[in-house]
Amino acid sequence: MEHPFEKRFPVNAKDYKLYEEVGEGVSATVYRALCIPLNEIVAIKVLDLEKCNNDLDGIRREVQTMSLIDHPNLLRAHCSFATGHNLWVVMPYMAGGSCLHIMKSAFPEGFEEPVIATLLREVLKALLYLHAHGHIHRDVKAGNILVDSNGAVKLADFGVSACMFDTGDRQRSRNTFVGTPCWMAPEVMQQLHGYDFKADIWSFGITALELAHGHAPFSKYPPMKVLLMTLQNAPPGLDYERDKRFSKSFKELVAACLVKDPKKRPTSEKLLKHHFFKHARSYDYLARNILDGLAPLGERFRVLKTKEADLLVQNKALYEDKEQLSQQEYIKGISAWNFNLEDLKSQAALIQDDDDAPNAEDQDGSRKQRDRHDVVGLSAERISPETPSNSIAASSQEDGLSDLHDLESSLASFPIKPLQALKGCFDIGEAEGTNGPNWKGVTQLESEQLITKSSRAMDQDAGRNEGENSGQSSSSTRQVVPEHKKFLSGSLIPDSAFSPNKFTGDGDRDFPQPKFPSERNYSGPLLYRQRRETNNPSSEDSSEGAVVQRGRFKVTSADLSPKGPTNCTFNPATGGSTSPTPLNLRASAVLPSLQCILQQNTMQREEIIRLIKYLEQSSGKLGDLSEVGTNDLLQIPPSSARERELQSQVLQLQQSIGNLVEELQRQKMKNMQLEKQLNKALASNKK
Ligand SMILES: Nc1ncnc2c1ncn2[C@@H]1O[C@H](COP(=O)(O)OP(=O)(O)OP(=O)(O)O)[C@@H](O)[C@H]1O
Repeated sequence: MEHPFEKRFPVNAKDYKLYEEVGEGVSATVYRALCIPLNEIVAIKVLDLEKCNNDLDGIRREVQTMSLIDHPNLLRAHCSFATGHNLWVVMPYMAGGSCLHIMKSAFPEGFEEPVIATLLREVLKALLYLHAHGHIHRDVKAGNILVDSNGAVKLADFGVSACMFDTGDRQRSRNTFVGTPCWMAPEVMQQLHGYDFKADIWSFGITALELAHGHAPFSKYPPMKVLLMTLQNAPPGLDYERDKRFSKSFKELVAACLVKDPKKRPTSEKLLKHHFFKHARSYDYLARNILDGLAPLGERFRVLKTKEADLLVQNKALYEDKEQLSQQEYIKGISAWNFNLEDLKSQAALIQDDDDAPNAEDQDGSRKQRDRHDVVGLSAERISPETPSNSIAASSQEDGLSDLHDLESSLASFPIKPLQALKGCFDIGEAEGTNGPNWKGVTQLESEQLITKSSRAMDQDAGRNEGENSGQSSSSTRQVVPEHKKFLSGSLIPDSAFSPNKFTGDGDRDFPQPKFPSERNYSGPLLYRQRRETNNPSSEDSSEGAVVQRGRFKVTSADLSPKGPTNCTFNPATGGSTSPTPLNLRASAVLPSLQCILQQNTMQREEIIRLIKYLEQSSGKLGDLSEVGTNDLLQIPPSSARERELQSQVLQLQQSIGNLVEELQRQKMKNMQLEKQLNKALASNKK
């Protein structure tokens, strides 16, 4: 085991000689380098602090965690220091590079099972250590599994790791939606009850699939769609035809990790005892099987970069869109999504017109929906075994959405309008000068058309073929385009860029091809819609008496508690209202849409916070507002100066409690390390 204080790495840039680039992430570039005084090859991760000004907290956390950990399967920083506007993190050089890079270079279809077992066992040991010490890694993926030239495996990148001893609230507010959607556990996406170390077990399961296939499930889709698919579909797994080559124990391991209910997922300790790991071999085996014959890391990285640049040029020619898309980012090996709302909206525009054939995971998911009952969103009893799975999934989803429509008309007094909010999922306001959408004025027909359109956005399981799409239902959808276009986040991509060719096959790396041309870019400022809604209370508002705007949701003044309004007769048991209108609705049909609303709301909230921060920065001062925490600006404005003062005190107290908890954790780790050192010293004294 390495010892933290064996060598003293200098903390001065002039003591290092940077060689070639060996990796690139969202926030950093990684170089091979020489530590001159120690004559040792190291890796240096260079972070541009100016570019990361939003996430200094995250960087601080990463460096802190990296320097405190002490486990052979975790990449520990030798030291770190600031130089100019960069932060340099000096770490052991892992000459094999990441598993993602190895797969991209030599194993595009994934690794063999003994290799996977060996890699995963080492990752699991790292997770066991982290979890036992109160850390959630939160970014477990092949790109963060590094291999040394001798086959040693280390889990890297603590950029998003969090301390489990933080209170749930701090974790949520500070780190909303960090991580990568493909690997992200459903509970992390939902953000309903927080999450714990079991989120890593989900990511671990997804990583297992990534190592088995060469890419993560749903990796061809943009983030918004990945979110929806993860929440709505049955968990991905290894029970598809192409996975015949894998053992039953591997399939069981993956299935155990990819259970939607985190409580039902095993701990890392339990997983480590899984019989699948009987297939694991030695480091040496890894080195021989996955590293032999590979070019040096720098060279591989350069080749990959050139390929990616070519691909980017090709895609640019196709799409002419700099914002595009998750897949390009994935190809570039960059995958830490920041869930920028505008990105998501432009991607949602693409999803709407996505007619792609179902891929393996989709079909798989549909099939499993019959088998499993833990599917979030679609109830298993809806699905008849006789019907082909694709159409089942499609009709289920559409039923769900029309049920949603029923729900809205039935819940006249329900303050959160699911249908309206769902429309809002694809609404980003409009450019200056255009007539704004008026929800009051949306006719029944338009609503249905919108829903039809939205359902297409969400029917990733449907995989309806070209013929079906060109039929009746498709033409009705087409009619809708000019009507509802103004509510949509129109694609930024020019019409001419869309290939009429339908993309086919299992090529998960293909982009969904939008089918309908988009005439203009409707990406408008989010604020516009927010302002409009606030200034022009809709008819529902007046019918509900005093209504307070809370973010996008309206809450009656009768009860402003987070639990919900008391004058709303929403019945959670039936998922509907106890209003006189009978409600034909299963909660499971509405759940996906409500989850979508919830996500959108959260993301919009994030966007508003960002905008407020930006405004605060650009104006330099915001008088009274600056006293109040940014988060609070989204709540009901405090009625008095005293109230504001108290709120600000509460925030300060929360902040210092958080800092104390962090400090305590740091001290705990230090104590443990000192204890270890002491024990070692005692042991060597005895000898
Ligand atoms: N110690 C190392 N030795 C060799 N290669 C490394 C090392 N650290 C990182 N890399 C390579 O650099 C890539 C990017 O590094 P890293 O993941 O730390 O950056 P990042 O900005 O945090 O990335 P992301 O957030 O996208 O995961 C890795 O995927 C890996 O291929």
